[in-house]
Amino acid sequence: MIDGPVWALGAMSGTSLDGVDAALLRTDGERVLEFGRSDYREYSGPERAVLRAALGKWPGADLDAAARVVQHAHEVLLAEFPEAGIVGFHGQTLAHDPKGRGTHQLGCGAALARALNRPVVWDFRSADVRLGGEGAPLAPFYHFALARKLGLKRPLALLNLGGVGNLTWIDPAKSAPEEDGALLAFDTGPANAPLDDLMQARRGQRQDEGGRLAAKGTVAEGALERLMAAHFFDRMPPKSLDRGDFAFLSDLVAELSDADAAATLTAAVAASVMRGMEHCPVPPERVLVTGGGRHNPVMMKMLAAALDCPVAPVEAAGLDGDMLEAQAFAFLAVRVARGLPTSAPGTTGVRAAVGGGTISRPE
Ligand SMILES: Nc1ncnc2c1ncn2[C@@H]1O[C@H](COP(=O)(O)OP(=O)(O)OP(=O)(O)O)[C@@H](O)[C@H]1O
Ligand SMILES: CC(=O)N[C@H]1[C@@H]2OC[C@@H](O2)[C@@H](O)[C@@H]1O[C@H](C)C(=O)O
Repeated sequence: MIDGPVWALGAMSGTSLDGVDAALLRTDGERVLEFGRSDYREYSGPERAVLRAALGKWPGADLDAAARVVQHAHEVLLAEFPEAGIVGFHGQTLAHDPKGRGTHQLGCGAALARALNRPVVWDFRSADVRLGGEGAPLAPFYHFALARKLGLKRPLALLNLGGVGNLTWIDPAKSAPEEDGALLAFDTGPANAPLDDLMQARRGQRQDEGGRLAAKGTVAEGALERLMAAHFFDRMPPKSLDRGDFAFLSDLVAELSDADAAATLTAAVAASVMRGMEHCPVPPERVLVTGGGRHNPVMMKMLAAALDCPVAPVEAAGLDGDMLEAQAFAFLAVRVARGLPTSAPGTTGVRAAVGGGTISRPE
């Protein structure tokens, strides 16, 4: 179906429930050839409330309203990109339990293919889970291609601070992402989701803008220690998380002032990443940070203090940290169309490298 470079369009609706990112990428599924334009459609307050209410639900539940929100937001946004030859549609993760009920991304690729009149690749995670993998994170194969594009030679780490945190350790000296030792990836722990939930519950705000509330608070070391005692941090990677897995954090900070609670939840992000770094095969030369957390200077400062290698936003390497995940699903769509793997034992713990994703054509 695809035998050379194409303009692929990737779309991501992340665990923060802030909106949908869409980005064009010219790629053959192995190399990143050119970055294209991108756009973002924010969910309105009522749309976000519908999605929040659907979190944790599995197929079979009444998800009609949430499905309409996801489908409509994608149709409107992606219609702006008629030049896309193929679309990678992640959908909205509602629930993730890879060792139990599976993984659930809301959104119908077949309907989107008809609406956009072009092929859509979707349901990226199920095949990996069926083969014993975590089904996440999936961006690491793209991270590998980025490291190669940047001409990097020594191991580095890419850290995504979205609702949940995930880290990819990359050895760009390897020749392919599925090669043994090329990648090690895993979710690090909570990132912005508990902090967003706190801001919503206590202040009616979506996020701790610029880390301003956390900057006024003091980290409650006792609460932080109790969090870091969670079994998750001792598990060997690959490992992944559901957005709700760290919901108990709200109880841990319940007695704290708003500012101290925000400071503690922000420190929890840095502490989780620090623990995760212990799993890297060799220390990375630097950590490049993508995702919304890099816009929070308090979080970035705590991270830099916690890690003993340089930490910088991915923009330091000429990348776009707001669109990197959307680009990843453009890249993965082309890999699926070419029959190439999208995950490997080092990235999801899957038994063998596997290509996930279903292709739906418009007809
Ligand atoms: N200016 C800012 N100040 C503070 N925090 C910010 C700022 N901008 C973004 N964030 C945080 O980043 C979050 C969004 O990050 P991002 O878009 O990477 O998440 P996502 O893609 O939805 O999540 P995931 O990667 O887990 O799927 C917001 O919910 C907020 O917590
Ligand atoms: C199940 C699921 O949607 N997981 C997301 C989530 O958000 C961040 C982290 O947890 C990561 O594991 C993953 O997303 C990114 C895009 C990934 O698959 O690489």
